[in-house]
Amino acid sequence: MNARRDLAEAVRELASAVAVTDVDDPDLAQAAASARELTKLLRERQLEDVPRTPYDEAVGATHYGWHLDNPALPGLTMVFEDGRATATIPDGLGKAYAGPPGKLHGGVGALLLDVLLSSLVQHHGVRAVTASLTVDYRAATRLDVPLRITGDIVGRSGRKVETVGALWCGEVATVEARGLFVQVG
Ligand SMILES: CCCCCCCCCCCC(=O)SCCNC(=O)CCNC(=O)[C@H](O)C(C)(C)COP(=O)(O)OP(=O)(O)OC[C@H]1O[C@@H](n2cnc3c(N)ncnc32)[C@H](O)[C@@H]1OP(=O)(O)O
Repeated sequence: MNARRDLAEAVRELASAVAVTDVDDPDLAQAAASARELTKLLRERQLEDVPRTPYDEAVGATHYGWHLDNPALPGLTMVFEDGRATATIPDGLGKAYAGPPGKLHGGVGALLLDVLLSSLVQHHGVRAVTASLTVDYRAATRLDVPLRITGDIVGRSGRKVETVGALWCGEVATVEARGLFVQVG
């Protein structure tokens, strides 16, 4: 794992610990001061944008991992095979991503599906943005259990690409989505 990716994972671990910590105020204050020190260090040199996979490299790529470098996104690795996309989150998502107690926030499920489906469209060589994402929550998604996300392209017409996807908890599709992407540029 490279240094940037390792740092992103460490920050996710930190966020997950912060979300449910119950240490005393002096320890919270010390942690906040330490976090601000780190922020100061990292701001010494900043990029114009997140370092994403260049568009030309993403087209036809079998793996797609730049999201792992951004700690604001859940860490998921995408694999493209036979035109479809699959992503896994082997340890699942923890309490920092909770909506209802003990269950995944619905917006996070929608985020995961939008990330996967937009990347799938890019993998197929179409520069596109999400025009519409329709999400159906079929069952609550548990925390801290392995998750899988799948996506397929089901139609193309002019600039429009239609996709479907699902978030899987075991054999149960807990969230289903239809995404319409419109080609730009
Ligand atoms: C170089 C960069 C690379 C970028 C590549 C990398 C991108 C990564 C993207 C990650 C995913 C995101 O987060 S994307 C960010 C979130 N999305 C956005 O910010 C998009 C904001 N919306 C827009 O910019 C615009 O509304 C567009 C581009 C979606 C459409 O505008 P437009 O270009 O003027 O096209 P328009 O004529 O309106 O629509 C074209 C066709 O799509 C249909 N259509 C449009 N919107 C909808 C809709 N919501 N629901 C149903 N159908 C729709 C129209 O009816 C029409 O069908 P017909 O008459 O032809 O049949």
